[in-house]
Amino acid sequence: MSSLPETAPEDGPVANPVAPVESLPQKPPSEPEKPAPARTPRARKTTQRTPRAATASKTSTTAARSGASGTTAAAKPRAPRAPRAPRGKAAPKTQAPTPEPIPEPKPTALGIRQLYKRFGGTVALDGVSIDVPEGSFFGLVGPNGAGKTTMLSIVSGLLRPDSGQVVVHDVDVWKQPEHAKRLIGVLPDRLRLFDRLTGAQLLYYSGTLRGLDAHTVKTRVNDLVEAFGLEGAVGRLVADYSAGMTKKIALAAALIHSPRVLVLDEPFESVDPVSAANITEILQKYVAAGGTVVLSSHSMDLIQRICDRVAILVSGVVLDSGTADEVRGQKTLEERFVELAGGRKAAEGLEWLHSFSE
Ligand SMILES: Nc1ncnc2c1ncn2[C@@H]1O[C@H](COP(=O)(O)OP(=O)(O)OP(=O)(O)O)[C@@H](O)[C@H]1O
Repeated sequence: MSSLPETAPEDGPVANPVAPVESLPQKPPSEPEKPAPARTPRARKTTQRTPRAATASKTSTTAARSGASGTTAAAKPRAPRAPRAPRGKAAPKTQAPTPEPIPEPKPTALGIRQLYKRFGGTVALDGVSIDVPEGSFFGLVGPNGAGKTTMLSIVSGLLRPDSGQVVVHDVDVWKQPEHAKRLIGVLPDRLRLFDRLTGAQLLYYSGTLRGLDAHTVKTRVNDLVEAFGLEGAVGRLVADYSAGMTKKIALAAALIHSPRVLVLDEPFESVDPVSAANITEILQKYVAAGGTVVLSSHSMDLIQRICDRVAILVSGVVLDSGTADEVRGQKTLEERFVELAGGRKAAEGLEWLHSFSE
């Protein structure tokens, strides 16, 4: 049994290595100014002329120092000098702070542009646009009926939109469906599995359907069965699996061709906590290796814990999206969700429920 890796602590503010500059003591204006001590005049520079502005400033500085030639400089008494620091060990040189390297923007793994979908009189998606960068762990949340399954079904090529575009790593899902489907692994919400197959047969079928050779499929089936803890179940018909086991075999089938993007509709629904932790770890490693996960869930805690980007979908419209921290601000994701989803309703009008029938 493996457990979730601990979340890395957030970076604290970077300490400024530059020491504060102390202000120099100012001479009171009433104090008479002392003439500057005589200094040996510097040798006149005979090198080529610098442009005018630079020459002017250099000349006045040189003249002021030497007290020679320049009339203005010669007429004016020297400005008082700041007292020198006592000689001795030189103060350690402070280094200018190294600017933080600006990370290159990651390419878009999944681009959803202006998706519209209606079912009869019901508008399920009303112009949804989302960009998911490569290597993201992206969480889609929304109340029941918000359009999450509709959106994920369109993204994975299972449902045709009325209008709009879905691009997976520059491949249009609806113009190049075969190519797009090689790039995507899908866990649909309403599982449509060939449940008259055993778990092992289902995985083998999924792998060969995706073009893997028999040897690769067999190796991967063994790995997935072990990773999902399905050793005792792979010989049985999928139709006889529990809800959680069905979820796990379907997720394993979605992974078998090592897709670049995983689209998972409620992957943790019905899954026990230990299996959920195992699945989370598998997905986190997949993302760390450069894969992209897009999942929907009603568990705000889980989304807040594992997703680095989030979108809140309400009534077919994206009300907020961005990094998880941007979306939730100072609140928890659940508080932000409740705020955007219209708040909670007081449990009124069900008094009859407390009367209990005989
Ligand atoms: N095949 C369909 N025929 C008719 N209406 C549909 C169909 N599929 C979805 N809808 C409607 O579209 C809207 C969005 O449904 P969808 O299943 O996408 O919501 P959801 O956010 O996934 O909800 P949940 O969280 O309850 O799973 C709902 O009003 C739903 O009734």
